Amino acid sequence: MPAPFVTLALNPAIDQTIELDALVPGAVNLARAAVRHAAGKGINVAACLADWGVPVTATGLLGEANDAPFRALFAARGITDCCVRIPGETRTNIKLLDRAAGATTDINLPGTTPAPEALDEALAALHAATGPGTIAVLSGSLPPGLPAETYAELVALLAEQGARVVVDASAAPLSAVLGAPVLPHAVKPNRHELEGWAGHALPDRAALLATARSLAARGIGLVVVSMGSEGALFVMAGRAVMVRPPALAVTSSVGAGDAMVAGIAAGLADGLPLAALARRATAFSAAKLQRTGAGLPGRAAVEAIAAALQAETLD
Ligand SMILES: Nc1ncnc2c1ncn2[C@@H]1O[C@H](COP(=O)(O)OP(=O)(O)OP(=O)(O)O)[C@@H](O)[C@H]1O
Ligand SMILES: O=P(O)(O)OC[C@@]1(O)O[C@H](CO)[C@@H](O)[C@@H]1O
Repeated sequence: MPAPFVTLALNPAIDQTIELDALVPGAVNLARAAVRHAAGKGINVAACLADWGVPVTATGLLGEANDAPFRALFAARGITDCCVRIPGETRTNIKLLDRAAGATTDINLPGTTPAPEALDEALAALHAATGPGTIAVLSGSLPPGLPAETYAELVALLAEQGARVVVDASAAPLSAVLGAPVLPHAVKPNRHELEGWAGHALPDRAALLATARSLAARGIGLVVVSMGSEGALFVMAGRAVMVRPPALAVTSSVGAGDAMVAGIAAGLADGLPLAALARRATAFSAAKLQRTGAGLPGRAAVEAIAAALQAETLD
């Protein structure tokens, strides 16, 4: 039975967030606190969609030795768990939260190369959960050993099944997706990922917008360029808007982009016009900023944030 929303996490992570008064490289840093969360981009997107109140199926790969936090997350949020277990542990990524600087330093491990049979099983689960009308989200890095074309090939297969595919990738997998004959329905690079693809700096909004428009002109239905605290540009059907985030206290910016991807998926499913979709996606990310770990406060709180946002038309 196809799912309305399906996420793929081929390289998920347990995020260990370590809170410091101030990070001093090369010194002994005393931590204030540490928390661990089931995470990784695909898992974070699934958690946000579940908190929004839509049925979501999580697919991908999880190390069987430390899958307890993932099982707990899936059970707590009502996420359908179709992830394949592989021998060993899911990687742990370290997030150093520097309170003085208000910044996070990420130390991401490479992850585990899956056996070909496990990867086949995970992709079979993805295809089984997909059908006409499914929104399929492919996000995050690929584990070592997987070809850069993995997402590009999946986009074509999932589109053939009638899904609308949303991709949040970087570096070679993003370039492969953007250069493939079958393009995704939506992409959400951040400005650095877009610069990496373009091969040169995109120093201002005009340059980012021109590049986003060039991607949309190739046939990508929705191109979103996220710019951290500056907000995001949204380009769809020849039109463009920008939404700046609201002034809210930031607890952790880790996963803000994943929340935005979840908001994009939810907006596409509801057929929202550009400005409303952009406000919803930004509200998802703003709501996420107020908590550590994946997820949202709930639909009413997110809708209240969205209602207060402005979408600036850039046409
Ligand atoms: N410090 C911040 N203050 C306000 N809003 C923010 C901040 N960081 C992110 N956001 C919001 O979240 C959106 C996505 O953030 P960002 O561009 O950092 O995505 P990302 O690089 O994909 O993030 P990640 O990989 O950590 O999930 C932004 O467009 C903005 O609306
Ligand atoms: O290795 P990737 O997939 O690029 O990034 C992994 C990661 O940094 O992304 C999420 C935030 O977006 C975190 O939960 C996770 O640790």
